[in-house]
Parts: sequence; C-alpha cells; structure tokens
Amino acid sequence: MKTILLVVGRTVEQHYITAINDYIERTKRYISFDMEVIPELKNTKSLTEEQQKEKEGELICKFLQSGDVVVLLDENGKEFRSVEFASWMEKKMANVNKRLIFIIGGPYGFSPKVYQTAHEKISMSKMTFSHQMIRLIFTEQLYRAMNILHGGPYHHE
Ligand SMILES: C[S@@+](CC[C@H](N)C(=O)[O-])C[C@H]1O[C@@H](n2cnc3c(N)ncnc32)[C@H](O)[C@@H]1O
Repeated sequence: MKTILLVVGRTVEQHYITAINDYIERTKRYISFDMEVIPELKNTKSLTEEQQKEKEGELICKFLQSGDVVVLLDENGKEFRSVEFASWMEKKMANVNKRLIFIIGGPYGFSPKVYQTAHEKISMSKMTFSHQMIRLIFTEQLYRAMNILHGGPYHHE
C-alpha cells in the first residue's frame, strides 16, 4: 500500500517545511509515504470562497484514481486516540491494495464533490487548524502511529 497526503497549496514558511519533511522522512522508514501538493490557485481574489473550493475540488478529484481509499482530514470527522489511530492504520495496511489518500482541504475546506468522493473523515481535534499547521500535526501523528505499531520508544502512555 502507498500512503499519500494530498494538500492544496505549497508550504512557504521554512519552519513548517523543515518539521513536516522531518516527519515524512521518519515515516518512510516504516511505510511508503509521500506528500503531494496541488499548486495553489491563481487570482483567487476574483473568486468567492465557494468557487475557490469548487476549483480546488476539481483538482483534488483529478488526482484520484479508481481503487483509491480516500480519507478527508476534517474537524467533523472521527476522532482517535493515537493508539487507536495506529490500529486503524494497521487495518488499512492489511486491507488497502493500492493507495490510501489522506486529503487536507484548502483555506475554506472541501467542496461538496470532494465530500461525496471520500470514504472516511478523520478529525485531529475539534479545533480548527490552518491548512499549513494541520500538515505538521498529521505527519507527526502518522509517524507516531508507525512507531507504536513497531513498538518504538516515541510514544508514552
Ligand atoms: C482552515 S481549515 C478549513 C476550515 C473550514 N472552515 C472548513 O469548513 O473545513 C483547512 C483544512 O485543514 C484541515 N483541518 C483543520 N483543522 C482540522 C482538524 N481539527 N482535524 C482535521 N483536519 C483539520 C481540513 O482538511 C480543512 O479542510
């Protein structure tokens, strides 16, 4: 199984880039994992929030292939403890043949079409984070999950 984190818009702040790449590299010790970036839209000032979400949604859907298992990161999704997320990942690793795609929305979230396409929604907290910050939170949790499954020393409880 290949695991992909699909995001909208490049990260420009160096402190996020360094930290996100660190967790991606650490996670790659355990699974095939990459972050794919859909370039940010141009001239968004002439678009309403709904139009921006629609256009971002079209680009997201274009990236998806049949057989993908699509999981949205969404404040209203299912919440896990870290050990529970590790077990959830373990099941996916056993059952998903091709690609497990986690998607982070743009600044205004997802279009209705993306919600319709998704198989599951996962929340990292009931609070809303920026679309940049959530990349770091998710990659850290994915690394933590892998470390838990391999009995590593990273997670304590
Ligand atoms: C700034 S938020 C968008 C908030 C927007 N109000 C909405 O309705 O989704 C940008 C993206 O970050 C992700 N995100 C933010 N907070 C999250 C959380 N607590 N759990 C999971 N994903 C989150 C989601 O993918 C969201 O689409």
